[in-house]
Amino acid sequence: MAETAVRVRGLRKVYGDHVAVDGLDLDIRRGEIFGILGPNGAGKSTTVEILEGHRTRDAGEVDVLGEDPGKASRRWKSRIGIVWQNEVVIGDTTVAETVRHFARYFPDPRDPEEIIDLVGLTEKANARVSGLSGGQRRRVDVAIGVIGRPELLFLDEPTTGFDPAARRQFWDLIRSLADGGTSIVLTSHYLDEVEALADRLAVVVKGKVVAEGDPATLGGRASAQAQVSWLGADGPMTHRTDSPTTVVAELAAYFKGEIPELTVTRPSLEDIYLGLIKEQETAA
Ligand SMILES: Nc1ncnc2c1ncn2[C@@H]1O[C@H](COP(=O)(O)OP(=O)(O)OP(=O)(O)O)[C@@H](O)[C@H]1O
Repeated sequence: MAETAVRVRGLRKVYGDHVAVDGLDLDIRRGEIFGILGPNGAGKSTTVEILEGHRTRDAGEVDVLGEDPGKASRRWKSRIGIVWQNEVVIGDTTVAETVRHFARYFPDPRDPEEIIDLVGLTEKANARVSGLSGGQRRRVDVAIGVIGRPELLFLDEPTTGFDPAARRQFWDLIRSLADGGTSIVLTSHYLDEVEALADRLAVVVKGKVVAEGDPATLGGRASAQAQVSWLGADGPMTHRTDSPTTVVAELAAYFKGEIPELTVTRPSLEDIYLGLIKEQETAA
């Protein structure tokens, strides 16, 4: 089996005179969770829809699970799972009926009851979808996305409307799918979600990848200066340093023990991300 789930080179998509995707390259490995971040209008959905085979491209090479999504076979489509940004589930059927219905589209579906349990809807299995809360409906979408045992799953803003506990539960579900070998492409505006889930991520700005890497080291994050803060005699103090351990040791000696209100932080993924976006805007 090839190591690569998705390979994109020089992807381009133009709407009228607006270049939405402008020479984008992407490599997503099998079995990894790959995050795509970017501001509104950056071209993320357009790119993902091209990868899913739902949108044509104007130029570039695209290989998804060994096929060109623009010419993909029915068999290929059954190997892909999609959780859409806007929920697709409507109508007056129950959760169980809905999931069973979608299972019929696939050659080797998972057990609908097992999937309903996996997304935490067992108690609602016989409830009508129309009567579910927003977060519960989203879980039905996820159930539909994974019922066909996809090798590659696209998740577009999957936890919008979830309460914090449901989000954590959903993250566990995504991790368990990835552990089982499913490759996952996650588009989200929640940086904590991408940080918690993604093995690697790409930041897309104006139709191009401007940074790529793992969440812990993206944009020099791991080697960025740490910020040591504490409460000094004259009020809150902050010191930026390459050697926080030394600073903390010196402070501990000075205070002869506990350092009041001590924190040591590195830039968050959000700090790095916002810095990248600003850099691109300034460069424009
Ligand atoms: N069908 C369309 N016709 C014309 N322009 C479009 C169409 N779809 C998207 N666009 C434009 O292409 C650009 C990229 O849109 P896209 O939806 O891919 O961005 P996005 O990064 O997914 O944004 P968001 O985070 O808001 O979902 C935007 O400027 C958008 O207005």
